[in-house]
Amino acid sequence: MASDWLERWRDGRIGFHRDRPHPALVQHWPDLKVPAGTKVLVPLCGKSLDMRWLAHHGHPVLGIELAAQAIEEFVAEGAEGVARYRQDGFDICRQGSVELWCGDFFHFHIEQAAEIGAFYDRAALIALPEATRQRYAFHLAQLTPPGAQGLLVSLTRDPGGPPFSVSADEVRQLFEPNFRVTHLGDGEPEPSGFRESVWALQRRGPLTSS
Ligand SMILES: C[S@@+](CC[C@H](N)C(=O)[O-])C[C@H]1O[C@@H](n2cnc3c(N)ncnc32)[C@H](O)[C@@H]1O
Repeated sequence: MASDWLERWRDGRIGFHRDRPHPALVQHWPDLKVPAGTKVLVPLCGKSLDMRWLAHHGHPVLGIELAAQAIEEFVAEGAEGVARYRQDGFDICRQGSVELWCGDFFHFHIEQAAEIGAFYDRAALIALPEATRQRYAFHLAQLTPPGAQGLLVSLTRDPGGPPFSVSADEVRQLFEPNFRVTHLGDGEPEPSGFRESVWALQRRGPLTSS
C-alpha cells in the first residue's frame, strides 16, 4: 500500500537501497546494445543510483516513484541543478538527464511515455504483491513500444515480503504474452535467504492482455 511505502521512507527503512550501481546492470546492460540516447523508463525507482549510471551511459532516464522523499533525496545527493514542474497530475523533478515523476506508476499513461524506448526494473516487480504483478506486467507492456529492450532483476526468497518471491515460472507467465523473455542468470544465495535472478525482456507487438 502507498502509505506503507511512504512510512518506510519516512522511517529510513530502505534496506533495498544500494550505495552503488547494481552489478547486474553494470554486467548485462551493455549486452542489450540499447543505443545511447534511448530514454529508459525506471518504474518504482526509489532513489536508485542505477539511474545515474544509465544517465552516465548516455540514456535520458524517466523514473516514477510514489515517495516525494525519495525523489528529494536523489536530487539532493546529485551535483547538478534541479528544474521542477508539474504535468498531468505528477510533480516532476529534472536533474541533468534524469527526470523523476512523483506519483503512482499505474497512473502514468502511454501519452506521457511517448519517447520511452527501453526499461529497467530492479526491485519494482518484487515490491508488488502477487495480485498486482499481473497488472504491472501489462502496464509495462502498454508503456513500451515493440522492440523495446529491458533488464529485470527479480528475486526469490522464503515466504514473506516485500520484497516478494517471484519464481522463474511466474516471470515467464507474466511477461511472455508481450515480451521475449531470456533468463540471463542467478545471483549467489544471500545470507538473508534472498536470491536475485536477472532477465532480458524485449517487447513484442502487438499487445496481448493474457
Ligand atoms: C523495493 S523499492 C525499489 C526502489 C528502486 N527500484 C531500487 O532499486 O532501489 C520499491 C519502490 O517503489 C515505490 N513504489 C511502490 N509502489 C509504487 C507505485 N505504485 N508507483 C510508484 N512507486 C511505487 C516505493 O516507494 C519504493 O521506493
